[in-house]
Amino acid sequence: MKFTKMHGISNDYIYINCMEVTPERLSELSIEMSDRHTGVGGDGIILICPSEVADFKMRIFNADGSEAKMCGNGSRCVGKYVYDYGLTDKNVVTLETLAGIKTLHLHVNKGKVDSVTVDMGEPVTSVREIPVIYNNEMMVNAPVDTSCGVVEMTAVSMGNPHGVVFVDSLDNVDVHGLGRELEIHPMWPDRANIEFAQINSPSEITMRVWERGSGETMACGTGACATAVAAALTGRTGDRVTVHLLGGDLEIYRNPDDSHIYMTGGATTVFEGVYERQS
Ligand SMILES: N[C@H](CCC[C@H](N)C(=O)O)C(=O)O
Repeated sequence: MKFTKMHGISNDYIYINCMEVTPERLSELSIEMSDRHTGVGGDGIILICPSEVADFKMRIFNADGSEAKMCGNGSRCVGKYVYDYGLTDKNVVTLETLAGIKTLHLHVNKGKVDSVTVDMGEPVTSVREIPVIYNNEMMVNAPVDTSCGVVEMTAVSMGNPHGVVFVDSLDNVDVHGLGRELEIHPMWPDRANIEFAQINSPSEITMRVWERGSGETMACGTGACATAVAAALTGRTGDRVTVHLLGGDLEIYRNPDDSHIYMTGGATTVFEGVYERQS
C-alpha cells in the first residue's frame, strides 16, 4: 500500500490516496501504521477520498484507531497533497470532513504548496453540541477537580471537542498525567483533546496539547483554534493571535463579520513509501 508521510508543524500523519480504493479495517490499519517501532510511525492516518459535495473528502484516524471528525494540521497537508500530486490545479479547494465542508486557500511557492489558510468555520461553545456534561449553556473557566488540584476549564468544539486550561506557566504542567486524566474525564461523552495554554500577550499564546487518541503531539490545529477562541472568550486576547506550539507556529484569526476562524500554517511532505500490511 502506497503512502506519503507528511506533517503540519510536526503533527505527523500517514496519508493514503483513496481516490480509487479505500483499505478495509481502517481503525486497525491506523493503530498498525502509526506505531513508531513496528509501523511507519505517526499520530494517525489520513485518507484522501472522492467527494460528491466538495472537491475532496478527508477522513482522519488517531493513533489509537478512533476516527475523528476534523484535523486542522491534517487538512493543510491534504491541500498540499492534492495540489502537489496534480489532483487539482485550483488554489482554493473545498474539503468534505465529518465536521462539515472546509475551504482551503493554498499558498504556492515555486510550484508547490508550502502553507495553507483553512477556513475552520464557526467555533461551537454550546455544551450540548461539544458535547460536554455541564450545568450551564457554556463551560467557561469552570473549576474541575483533578489529581493535581482544581483547574479552570473552557470547552470549545472545532468539530471535535477541546478542553482548554490556562496556566501561568507551562514549565510545571504535567501534560501527560493531567492530559490523560482530563481526556477521559466522565464530563466528556466522547473524550476530548486537552490544551494547556500560557498567555504571552494579547496577541501571543504558547501551548501544549494532549490529543484524544494520540497523546501529546507536537501541534494540534483544531486545538490551537479552540485555545484562541477560549482566550478571546475569556478576555485574554484579541481576534488575531500567534500560537506557539512545540512543533511550530500557527496564525489564528477570527473574522468578526462571519465569526469564522481562519488558521494559517505550514504543510510539509517528508517521504513516500510502500507499506506491507501486518494483519
Ligand atoms: N485527536 C483529534 C484529531 C486530530 C486533531 C489534530 N491533530 C489537529 O491538527 O486538529 C481528535 O480526536 O479530535
